[in-house]
Amino acid sequence: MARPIVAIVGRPNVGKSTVFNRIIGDRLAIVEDKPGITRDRIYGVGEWMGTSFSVIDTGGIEIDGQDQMLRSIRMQAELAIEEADAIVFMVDAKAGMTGSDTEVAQILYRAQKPVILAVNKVDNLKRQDDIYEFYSLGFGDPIGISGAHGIGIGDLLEAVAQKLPVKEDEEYGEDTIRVALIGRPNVGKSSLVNAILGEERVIVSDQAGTTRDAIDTPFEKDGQKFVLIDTAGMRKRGKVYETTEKYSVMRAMHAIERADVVLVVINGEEGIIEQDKHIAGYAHEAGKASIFVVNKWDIVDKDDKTMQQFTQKIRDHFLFMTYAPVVFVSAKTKQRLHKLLPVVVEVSEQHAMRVQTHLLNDVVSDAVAFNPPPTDKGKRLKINYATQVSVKPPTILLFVNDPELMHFSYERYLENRIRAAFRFEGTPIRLFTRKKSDDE
Ligand SMILES: Nc1nc2c(ncn2[C@@H]2O[C@H](COP(=O)(O)OP(=O)(O)OP(=O)(O)O)[C@@H](O)[C@H]2O)c(=O)[nH]1
Ligand SMILES: Nc1nc2c(ncn2[C@@H]2O[C@H](COP(=O)(O)OP(=O)(O)OP(=O)(O)O)[C@@H](O)[C@H]2O)c(=O)[nH]1
Repeated sequence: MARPIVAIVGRPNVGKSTVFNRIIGDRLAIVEDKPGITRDRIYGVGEWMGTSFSVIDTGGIEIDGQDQMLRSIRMQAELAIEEADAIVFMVDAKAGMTGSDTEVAQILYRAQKPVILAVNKVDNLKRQDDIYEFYSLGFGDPIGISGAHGIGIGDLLEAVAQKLPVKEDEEYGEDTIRVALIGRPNVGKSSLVNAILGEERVIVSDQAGTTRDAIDTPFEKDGQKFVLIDTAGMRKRGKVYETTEKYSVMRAMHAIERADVVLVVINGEEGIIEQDKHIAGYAHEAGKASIFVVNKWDIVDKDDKTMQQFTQKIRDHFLFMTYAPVVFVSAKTKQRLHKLLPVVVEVSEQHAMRVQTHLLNDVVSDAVAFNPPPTDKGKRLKINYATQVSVKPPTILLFVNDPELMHFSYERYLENRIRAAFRFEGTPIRLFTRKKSDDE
């Protein structure tokens, strides 16, 4: 199911990053345990009473030139309107209402999306009165919060969760594989789309699917239905903010949420940079199947080891995604391109794969027998039972004596053993532990 996207918008210095960090707070700690995902986050997952959503702090998108600040704010607001499902509009109780706030409000009036007005820096009760002047912005009851002190964050999340639209069901059936191409500007995403659609035996459907303003491209090859998600977004060009990282990530988030399989496109000529990691990290966290597609392979100087070396480089950079296969292609010459769709089909099957409970339990017991969990303060983890509770991504629940005793490294070990037995190629696996109650 597609996770809704919430954007935080507001002029500089109102405390967007502070509040963003609060919202994704404890989740951050879990993710940061994993090597390879950087500290400098631009999105995170927030949760309120079982509703989870992706949050992006639009702050820091900056452009040069005259009226730089104003233009940057405008751009952030427009980006949020285009890409988010709900918008948190943040203002500053200490500074009071400013012209820039009104400016942002003007843009947000046009949004056909819920806007939640958060008044930050309400650090104490005395400040509570300062929120009233913001009623005049016309977004209903302002919510007083303090990012610095962690006050009112629950109220804010509740308001967000309440106003989030229920995501409509996708219009494609289970027999259609939904594919998103993501990657930095200029890696060749549009060229790849055209190259895939131009391949032999590919039949492009006349009727493009439409979900909101996204244009998808459905097609069939050898009897298998596919749809390339949000290919229209790639054609929107020429805007100043195209090149900023937050913009590309935010565009990608949407497509990723709707996809089954994500093609993480990398420029074979330039290699891997930090930005590639942010985008791939999002696909991983969203629980999607992924494939690294190294494009522009035609212009890479290569010998018989180049492919292996590049694969190793990908493994080193994306430590958290060792499951994702690597495919080398050229959109320009169509070299090796025919190898891509079969891999898409393969990982999509693995993403949806369900393993039988008794087989899973055999694998887990063998893993435990071979390498028993370490003891922690005299107590040892005991795994009673394992079962796969869902697919896309495969999610496995382990009933244990005490979930606190499950450590990251042991979880990794179990994951590796499960993969060795069942493969789950191209897909993340989620392992959850639950305390086995006495009557179970
Ligand atoms: N008193 C008070 N200060 C806060 C609060 N939240 C943030 N601040 C301070 O406000 C300043 C700006 O905070 P940031 O989170 O960087 O603001 P921002 O909106 O992300 O700024 P940009 O990245 O420039 O858009 C920092 O000095 C914070 O310490 C709060 O709740 N109360
Ligand atoms: N040599 C070579 N050039 C390529 C290949 N694929 C794309 N290009 C070139 O790379 C440039 C960028 O390609 P696009 O397909 O526009 O890249 P994009 O990722 O869609 O770019 P944005 O829309 O900016 O995100 C163009 O000049 C393409 O002709 C390839 O396989 N080999």
